[in-house]
Amino acid sequence: MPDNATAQVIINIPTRKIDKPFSYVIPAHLSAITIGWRVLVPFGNRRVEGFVVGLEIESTQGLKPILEALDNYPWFDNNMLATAKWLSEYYLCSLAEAMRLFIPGQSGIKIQKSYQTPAELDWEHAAILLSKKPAEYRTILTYIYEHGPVTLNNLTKLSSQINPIIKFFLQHKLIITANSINKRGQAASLTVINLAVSREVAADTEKALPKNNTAQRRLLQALLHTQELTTVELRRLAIAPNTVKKMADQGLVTVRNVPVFRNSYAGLNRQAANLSLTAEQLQVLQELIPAIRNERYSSFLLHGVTGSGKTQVYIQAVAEARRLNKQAIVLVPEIALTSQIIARFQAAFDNDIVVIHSKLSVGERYDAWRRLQTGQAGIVIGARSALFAPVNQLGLIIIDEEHEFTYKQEEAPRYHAREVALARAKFAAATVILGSATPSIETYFQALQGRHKLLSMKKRVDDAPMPSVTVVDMRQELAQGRRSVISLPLQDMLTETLAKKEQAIILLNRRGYSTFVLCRECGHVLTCRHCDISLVYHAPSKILRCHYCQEKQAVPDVCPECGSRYIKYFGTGTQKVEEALKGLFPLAKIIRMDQDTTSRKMAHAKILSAFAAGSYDILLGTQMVAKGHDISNVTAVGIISADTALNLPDFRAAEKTFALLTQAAGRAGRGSKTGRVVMQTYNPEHYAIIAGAEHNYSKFYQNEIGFRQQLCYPPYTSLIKITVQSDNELTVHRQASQLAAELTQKLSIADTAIIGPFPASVNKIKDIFRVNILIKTQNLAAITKEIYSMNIVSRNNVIVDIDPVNVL
Ligand SMILES: Nc1ncnc2c1ncn2[C@@H]1O[C@H](COP(=O)(O)OP(=O)(O)OP(=O)(O)O)[C@@H](O)[C@H]1O
Ligand SMILES: [Zn+2]
Ligand SMILES: [Zn+2]
Repeated sequence: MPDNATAQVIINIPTRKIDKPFSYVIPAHLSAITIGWRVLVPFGNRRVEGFVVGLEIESTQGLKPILEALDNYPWFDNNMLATAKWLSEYYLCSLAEAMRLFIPGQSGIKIQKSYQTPAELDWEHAAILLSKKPAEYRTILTYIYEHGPVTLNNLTKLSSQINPIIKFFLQHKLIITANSINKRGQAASLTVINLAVSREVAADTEKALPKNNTAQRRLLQALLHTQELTTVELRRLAIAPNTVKKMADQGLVTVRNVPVFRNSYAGLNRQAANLSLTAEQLQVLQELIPAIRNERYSSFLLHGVTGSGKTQVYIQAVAEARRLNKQAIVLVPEIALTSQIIARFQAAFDNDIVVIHSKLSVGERYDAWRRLQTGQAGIVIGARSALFAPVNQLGLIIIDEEHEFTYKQEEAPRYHAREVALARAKFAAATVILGSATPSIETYFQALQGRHKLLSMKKRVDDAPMPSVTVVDMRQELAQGRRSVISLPLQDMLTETLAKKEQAIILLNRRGYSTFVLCRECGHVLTCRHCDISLVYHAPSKILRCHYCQEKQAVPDVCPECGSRYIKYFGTGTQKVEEALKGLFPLAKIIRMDQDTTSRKMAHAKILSAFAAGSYDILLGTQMVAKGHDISNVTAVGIISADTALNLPDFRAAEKTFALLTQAAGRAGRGSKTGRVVMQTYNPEHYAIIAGAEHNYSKFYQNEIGFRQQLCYPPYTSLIKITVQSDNELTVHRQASQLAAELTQKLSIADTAIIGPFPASVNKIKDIFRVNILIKTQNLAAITKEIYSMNIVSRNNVIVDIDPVNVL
């Protein structure tokens, strides 16, 4: 057999086991196929989607042909392919898992169960069987014969009692099941009908029609009145598709499918965009613009205090990329909380933007990505998944609030958007801007080392002062006999704010609540005798436990430090705070934003815009009230429990606390009026609280980086978290110990430590027990290579998480 063109195809099945490409013959009619195409191939006895990653001329002996191309252009360009490959190697996932991130809905096809009549159907026999059944049976069988294969979904529309009918047909072999393959995320299209003949011919034909042919007459008359008809109008005129088909066959009309693009964000409000830039904004742009023009890889950390006008810098940078005909990806932490930034971009760029969010249907997502791919749009804005948009002219990636942990995907593949963005930008020779008022310790460290160029904006727009912060020691509040969750200084501030008709935001920092036990009298937190880390409260067993050494302890009745009875303090919910606020301020209009009130679509945006419009006086909520909003009448921010997260057994506890306090405080006084903040805490002397109250990032950084160095935590080392899972508690511990021993033996690489196994902080989820092993290393590349060769990743009960953000 002669050599022929073949394609190397990665099969889109999210397994960790098949990780090599398979060769398929490229049939003559699909000779256009090149690297990057999505195709349909036979695999075992199935037909599946695949991605072409290589081409060769080789012997085609024993090879099967590609069945179909799923598009008529390559989906992946070179930098997308290189990024997928990098991602699979860095995060130890299969290439298929990495590549499917770039496909709307993870796969371009959907296999549906459907029904058809068998080729050898005996109609006479069928007629006898059906004679005893209602007429409906015959109609439906005929329908399946004419339209098959049809899905159950389609048939449900024909009868309300479809299930027994299908069962009967199957039983008597009148129909068989078949799998039909649907291409997903096709551009939505509209059928448009035009005359194919001159108006005179059409008019003559209409007159010559037999009297009873009213449907054809209606169609011709309608077309003589207007240029074209769509499916919607046909339905209104009660003209069946069959009628149209007959007339098309006679050459009287043409039928075309025209794609329509769906845009579910079209209704959002616009805001004016033309501002003259501040001195600091100009300075920063003088660095960014040459880099963007340069069309070489470069990365920046834009460290700008809250309210310094970072969004405007992003907009100008994107505008520059667009002037150069380059495309831009803009990542935001959570789309629901960022309608303001989207509105600002839309005001500046209008239809040049597509917005990606999790509520988009696969079809809408496909349209959005097609608009980018075809160059109809130049900017994509969205949460981390927007990073995988098919922009072929990538010039700029912006990550707003780069410190946010939502940029880490907590399911396979467990990538961090910041790292992937840097990799993709390198492959595409593009510029990256990481922006934040509270950069992550890792990023700031890298910037100081020169891996990113550090740009700072130290002042708010219009020189507005940073808000003044009062730290309230809640132990003293209790000593003075006040047991309310609202301290006196907070109450006073709210009274004054409401009197001036200004607005307040109250943040209840719930992270870490109910996990540790705190004495309300002296602030003492119960810690492990051996490990100096807070004991974790396990609600079901009502027991305290150390996550590092397994020590168990009952909750004491009195504080071991001061003897107080106020020891069992597991935190407060937003509802309780709301009641307290209502008691103090019965006339104030309060709106609560938390998990309970925001489960509906766009509920966040609705609550925020109602608050921004002044319909409420106080916005109360969890973390989500602290982020990104820019509301000029907000002059007061209260933080109910500034320090709860400090007690989590997580080396990033201080970083998370500092970022939250700074971001929350940053919501106050962004307009012309000065802002004030009250922070309630049991730890007023902690450096995260002190630096947070002073808006002093570098003070916090200096403290924190020293601690990281001392304990060998990132950025001085890299972490790998290996989780072993089992539904059996004994098995999981045994397997984890075995794995830890195996790792200790194999990973004899310098500067690497293996910690654990220890039970995960939520050690049982849905009846699956989880035990963690943590690897600390200064040699990540070598260690991942070793782990890969040990075949740990392909074990079903093991999860490997590179650079985990959650180490608990
Ligand atoms: N050059 C300018 N002139 C006037 N107003 C500006 C200018 N630049 C930005 N602003 C306004 O200043 C406010 C704060 O800007 P922006 O929201 O971009 O801040 P930010 O740096 O992103 O803050 P945060 O980190 O808190 O989200 C906004 O209302 C914005 O419209
Ligand atoms: Zn311990
Ligand atoms: Zn105490």
